[in-house]
Amino acid sequence: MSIPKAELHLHIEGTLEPELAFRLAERNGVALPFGSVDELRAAYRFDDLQSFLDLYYRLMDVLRTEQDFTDLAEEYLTRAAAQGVRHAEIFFDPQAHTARGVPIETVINGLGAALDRSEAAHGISTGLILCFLRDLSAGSALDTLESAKPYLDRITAVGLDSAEVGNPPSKFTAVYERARELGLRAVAHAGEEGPASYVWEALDLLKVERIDHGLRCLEDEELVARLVRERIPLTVCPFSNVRLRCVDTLADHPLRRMLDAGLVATVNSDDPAYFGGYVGQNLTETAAALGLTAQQQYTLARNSFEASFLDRQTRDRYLAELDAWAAASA
Ligand SMILES: Nc1ncnc2[nH]cnc12
Ligand SMILES: [Zn+2]
Repeated sequence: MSIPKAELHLHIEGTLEPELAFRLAERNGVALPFGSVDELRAAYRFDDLQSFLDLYYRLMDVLRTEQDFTDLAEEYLTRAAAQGVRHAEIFFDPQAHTARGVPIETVINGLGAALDRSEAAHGISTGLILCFLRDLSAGSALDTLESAKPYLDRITAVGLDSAEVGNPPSKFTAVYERARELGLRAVAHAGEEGPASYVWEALDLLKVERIDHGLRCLEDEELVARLVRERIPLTVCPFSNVRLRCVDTLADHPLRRMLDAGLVATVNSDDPAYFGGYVGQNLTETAAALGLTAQQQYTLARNSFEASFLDRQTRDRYLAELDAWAAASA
């Protein structure tokens, strides 16, 4: 059995497997610019974040109805459960859907139907993180946040994703302030392709509690010292970093250096349908490539629960389960 873990950096739209994309395209009468599943899979070669985002947004067009979003989440939860995920905090990109005429209620109700059954059906507790597309305006983000108000009981936090360079966190300071007023927690992608200064901005201006990716923090000693001192978690995504060419190979990934520096790193899958595997595969293949010890793998799993937005009691229950797993496999 795989090590129990939480997944904290997972875009639900990035779990759209080619087979499901074709099924939904057919169900909804949407034409795809690919002749077959194999042809689509062959297009999963990326030069950088933008080349991935172009396909990611294009393929989302097959998601039209509540049932489509339910099916998408259900498939993810099934795969995640098989890889030891016990808790998932799931990103979604409402603007990528509302821009196509799919209302936010369709997205949230559809995902919600799967998440409501998740504990009973998959043994996975869940949270939803509403992400703003940083290449759109702050006004659009604010409108999106206001439109989500009827669903706040379903939403744990806000996040910031999409094309990073040229779209610094400072652009969204007022949006995050409003999200805090609404009682939401906060995370943001920073330091994936963008500079270390974006990580500083995410901390100081957006007041985020976790940094998504954060790779480029390593270029700034003072920033690393702060992240260590304040125990700010980083949701690291090794397969993603290699596929989007932020890192040359898994063996070159800085995850071990991050752990050695005392950073609270976690391992996650980002967009697993596009990047070659789900979180369990990210963990085992990265551990093998970097020669991570059993203790380091335990630390990564422990960090994932500690970095989550779970209430203390539930978190402690998962940590006890992790310790029982570690004792049984020692
Ligand atoms: N890795 C990533 N970075 C930024 N935006 C994203 N949206 C989906 N995956 C993303
Ligand atoms: Zn991401």
